[in-house]
Amino acid sequence: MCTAATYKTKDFYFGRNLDYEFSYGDEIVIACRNYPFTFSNGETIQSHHALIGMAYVCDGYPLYYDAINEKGLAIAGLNFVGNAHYNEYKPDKENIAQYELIPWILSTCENVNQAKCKLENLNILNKPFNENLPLAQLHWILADKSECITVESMSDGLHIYPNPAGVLTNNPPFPYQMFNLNNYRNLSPKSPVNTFSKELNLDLYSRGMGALGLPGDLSSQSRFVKVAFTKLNSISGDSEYESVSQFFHILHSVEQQKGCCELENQQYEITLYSSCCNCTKGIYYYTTYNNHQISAVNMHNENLDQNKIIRYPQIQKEQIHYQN
Ligand SMILES: C[C@H](CCC(=O)NCCS(=O)(=O)O)[C@H]1CC[C@H]2[C@@H]3[C@H](O)C[C@@H]4C[C@H](O)CC[C@]4(C)[C@H]3C[C@H](O)[C@]12C
Repeated sequence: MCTAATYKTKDFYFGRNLDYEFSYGDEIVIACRNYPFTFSNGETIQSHHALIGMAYVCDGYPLYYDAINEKGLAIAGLNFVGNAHYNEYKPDKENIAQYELIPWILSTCENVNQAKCKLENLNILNKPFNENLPLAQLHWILADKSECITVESMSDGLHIYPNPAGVLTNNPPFPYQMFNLNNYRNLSPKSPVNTFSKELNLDLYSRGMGALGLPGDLSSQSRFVKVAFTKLNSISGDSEYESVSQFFHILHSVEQQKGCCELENQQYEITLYSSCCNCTKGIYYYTTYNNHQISAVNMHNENLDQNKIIRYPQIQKEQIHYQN
């Protein structure tokens, strides 16, 4: 399971929880402006916007999971197993492999509006990166400071939905996730009044009763509701510390603890990392399952006018600040 969200204070923030049972060896990777990207449609982009994101670098190529570019556009891919459908080559379309989608959009688009134009003619190919890697079945959330969309390639075609909640998890398809929010329209951060019956003097015996009924389990539909409620009611000051801190609180409200989501062979899905990108400033903040201290890579602290990728291994060990 995975969860992604957008957030706005003075700057625009975007990030995700990556929930899975193992890591491919995820690293924070900057693709500098002159790192050449070649695509399945035959295009090579020699010079482009710089990118920063989490990726598995395979044969020197950054396979991005989520990333932002220097213009403030952000994308994350989340599992969409059983619903994602990719296609054979279509001569009248822009044929792009699933693993190329993030660089294909971020290298040239400045905002969601430009991305939507580019997506109009897209055909996502059912082409794996190599024979050792599975074809990831994903859907995507794309966002800038003023707009957010969800992209789902299914057997009935490519869908591009406005995403007014600014969140995404996994199955079911996005329209069902949004419809399901109707069932929770009575939830509130405020204390509820007694509308049950005038004849009973029901007590407000606890704080937080306005959100009674908010799901707390780890299923993707429940996480969608929980993270949407948390994000949309979150309050934060404008400073960088307050914004980043609040953003991680939002994501950590739906994190997965080892032992609570059992898979086969005694494996457990956990939140391998949580990310928070300041899309305005090009900074990638993250925490990992075993390291709660926030680490950060600022793309603008590098010379971006190079033709290479720059890699930062995740800092995985818990950093404890002993006070005595
Ligand atoms: C597993 C990740 C998604 C996490 C997620 O949504 N979990 C939910 C599980 S479930 O629905 O609830 O079962 C996805 C997100 C991005 C994916 C990676 C990226 O797409 C890049 C390449 C793509 C290759 O096809 C496969 C390896 C890979 C390196 C992918 C491995 C894996 O599928 C990743 C890491």
